Amino acid sequence: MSTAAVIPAAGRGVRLGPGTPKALRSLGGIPMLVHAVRAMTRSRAVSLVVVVAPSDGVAEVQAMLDGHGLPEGKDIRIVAGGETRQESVRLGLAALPEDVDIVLVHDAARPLVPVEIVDAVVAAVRDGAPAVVPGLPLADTVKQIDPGTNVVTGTPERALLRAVQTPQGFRRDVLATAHATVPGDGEGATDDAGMVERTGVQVVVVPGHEEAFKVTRPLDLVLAEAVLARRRATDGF
Ligand SMILES: Nc1ccn([C@@H]2O[C@H](COP(=O)(O)OP(=O)(O)OP(=O)(O)O)[C@@H](O)[C@H]2O)c(=O)n1
Ligand SMILES: C[C@](O)(CO)[C@H](O)COP(=O)(O)O
Repeated sequence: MSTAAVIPAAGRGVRLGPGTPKALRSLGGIPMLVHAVRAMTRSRAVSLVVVVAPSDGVAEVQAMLDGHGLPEGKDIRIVAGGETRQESVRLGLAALPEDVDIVLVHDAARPLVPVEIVDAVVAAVRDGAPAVVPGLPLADTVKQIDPGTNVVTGTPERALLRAVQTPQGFRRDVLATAHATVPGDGEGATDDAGMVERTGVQVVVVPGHEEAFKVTRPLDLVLAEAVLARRRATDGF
């Protein structure tokens, strides 16, 4: 079985504030995308990484990855991304060679995911699950609202909720079918598993990790710098 990781990295990072596209911003002196690629290549299961770069930034991303000494023996390819995350993932999937049968989709914006999570997702797909997401229980209570009035319309039972992360892992045919058949750029799905759910395929959750958080807003960068500094002090990377 051959496993590839697709890393959508073509977003602007609007919520992080003005500046360089988010994936190219520095974390501990190294671009966030380089951390994300390394996180995937640390897994022995992953033989190919497809990076989906901003459409006007393919050459820049190529130069950046070339300049950061990525591991030998891993195939790393770059393709141009699209206007939405789902379009970027679709473009990444289109670049996969035929022999790939398990696909991970991992946000460049989750640079610090530990390799144990990557391996656990791959293992669950290899063991027969068609679609797997890492997830964590929530600390906050979540309210459903009427967006027009902000009136609360419900309180889902927190114990039944999970905040899901990436990498999300799929049998390749399952993910390809979802991207080929779910209309309207995913019908509002905010993750790949959400698209797969719309095709009627079962998605299972495995334990996620607090350090796999998504760098979305400025405070997330502060936390990411702190986690990285602690790792460098204790683990040497
Ligand atoms: N057209 C897009 C939009 C998003 N992404 C990627 O999808 C991942 C998750 O998206 P998010 O964290 O929302 O990143 P941005 O879209 O860059 O952030 P924002 O919504 O704040 O602009 C990121 O790695 C981002 O680069 C992508 O490849 N192509
Ligand atoms: C895929 C994801 O990271 C799962 O939590 C999330 O849905 C991405 O959302 P974003 O708005 O594109 O950051």
